[in-house]
Amino acid sequence: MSETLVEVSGVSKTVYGREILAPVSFALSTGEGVVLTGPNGSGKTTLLKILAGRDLATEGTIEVHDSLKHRAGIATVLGDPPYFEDLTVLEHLRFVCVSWGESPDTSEPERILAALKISRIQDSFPLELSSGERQLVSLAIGFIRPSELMILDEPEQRLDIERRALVAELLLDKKRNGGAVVMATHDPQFVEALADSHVALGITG
Ligand SMILES: Nc1ncnc2c1ncn2[C@@H]1O[C@H](COP(=O)(O)OP(=O)(O)OP(=O)(O)O)[C@@H](O)[C@H]1O
Repeated sequence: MSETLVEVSGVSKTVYGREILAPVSFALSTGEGVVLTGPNGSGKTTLLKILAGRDLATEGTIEVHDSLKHRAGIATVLGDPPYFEDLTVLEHLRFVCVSWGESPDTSEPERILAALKISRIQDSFPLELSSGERQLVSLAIGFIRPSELMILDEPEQRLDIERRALVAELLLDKKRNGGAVVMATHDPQFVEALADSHVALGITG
């Protein structure tokens, strides 16, 4: 049975008198995807940061299920994560796995790299990768840790068509396994594939 994870009610943000996020409301349950769309500057990233606890709303409330109250339940892919200069892609993924309690011998890093078809870069350093490859590594880092809710900002950025389909498939898997997804995107295929609810933001100010 699905449970409500997040309830967003009338959340908005105003900075220096300018409304950068118009009031928005939606609810999200386990196994569901909410997809945010809207023109550049309509507040998608702002809303995702508020949901992730990285920014504050000016008005409105967000109720979250107890399982999300300690942040451990929430994985975010909001731009590049910080990278260690001297750790390879595989070492980053192992580091994240072990930090979340996996055995150091886990084969999860290899599995996620294969799922995204980037096994060949496992021994490269993230800061030396192409921008699309680095986007795939930041997605891999988001997918590899346990989470009940994934928050993603334009996961399609800089990805080729084949990789977009692989990412969509991993997100669908996440939902099939009871996880929830909130994502901003400009890609209609992601909306089609993943949205149980579609929230279209607009510019008012
Ligand atoms: N800290 C801030 N201070 C002032 N203005 C901000 C701040 N953060 C964001 N903005 C402004 O808020 C508006 C919404 O930004 P946001 O990044 O949320 O849009 P977006 O919908 O994600 O856009 P895009 O599709 O281009 O990624 C923009 O006009 C931006 O300049």
